[in-house]
Amino acid sequence: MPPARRTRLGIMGGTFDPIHHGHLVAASEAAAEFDLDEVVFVPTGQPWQKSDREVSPAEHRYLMTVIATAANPRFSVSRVDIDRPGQTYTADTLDDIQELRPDADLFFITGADAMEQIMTWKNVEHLWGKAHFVGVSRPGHELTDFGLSEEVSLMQIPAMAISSTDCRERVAQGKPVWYLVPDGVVQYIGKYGLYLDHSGNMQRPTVERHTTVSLNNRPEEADE
Ligand SMILES: Nc1ncnc2c1ncn2[C@@H]1O[C@H](COP(=O)(O)OP(=O)(O)OP(=O)(O)O)[C@@H](O)[C@H]1O
Ligand SMILES: O=C(O)c1ccc[n+]([C@@H]2O[C@H](COP(=O)([O-])O)[C@@H](O)[C@H]2O)c1
Repeated sequence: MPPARRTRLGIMGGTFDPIHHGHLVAASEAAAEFDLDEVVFVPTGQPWQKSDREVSPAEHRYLMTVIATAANPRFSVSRVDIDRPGQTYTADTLDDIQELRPDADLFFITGADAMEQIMTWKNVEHLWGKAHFVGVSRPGHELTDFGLSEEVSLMQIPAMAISSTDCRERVAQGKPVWYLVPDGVVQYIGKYGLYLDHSGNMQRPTVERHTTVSLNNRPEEADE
């Protein structure tokens, strides 16, 4: 019998405050280009390079990510970064996911702005052996692989001029975010009154730690 093909697992890391269609298109395009079986979205716990600003509570960001990805059988959401204490480093993300999924080859998907910063990430020299990095285009940012063509692939995707910062500012100003973020995320933002005061403070019912969706809920029946 020929050896079983290893799973090709995409990882879309992000703060997702809130998740928007730029994130979803990036994951979808990378999945198609690299023949990925699944893409796991991994909301950050404490994004240390965003420590100069207020970030919404992890449970809100996690639940919005679950809502946004729920309809796609190949997308799932992992809690590894939000459940790990301390600042979030991709080296730890990749170690945790590889431990959960030893059957998988990992592809870490990142937009051009994050790619521009990657040399400042913790233990960057050890990242290359843990996953293949896929840098996707993003309006307003130059796409570079720093000459690491073995470890990093670059790809053009449809230009989505959307950012979480802009979505938060639009909500704070009373402008719509319909069609910038998935419908369920618009409704979630409204339900909990997110972004109204720019602080991410919850102004409506609080949300408790939610554990029903995890990396272990694999989309094994996807596209049968
Ligand atoms: N419109 C987009 N096109 C391509 N990649 C994107 C886009 N928006 C975000 N990304 C990528 O998705 C990942 C997570 O991004 P993040 O959650 O920080 O969103 P953001 O829109 O950049 O947020 P913020 O405006 O709050 O900094 C990063 O790798 C980022 O480069
Ligand atoms: O490992 C690091 O030092 C590091 C520094 C900045 C960002 N990252 C990761 O890059 C992804 C996008 O981050 P962000 O801050 O743009 O939402 C997310 O998975 C982060 O954990 C990782």
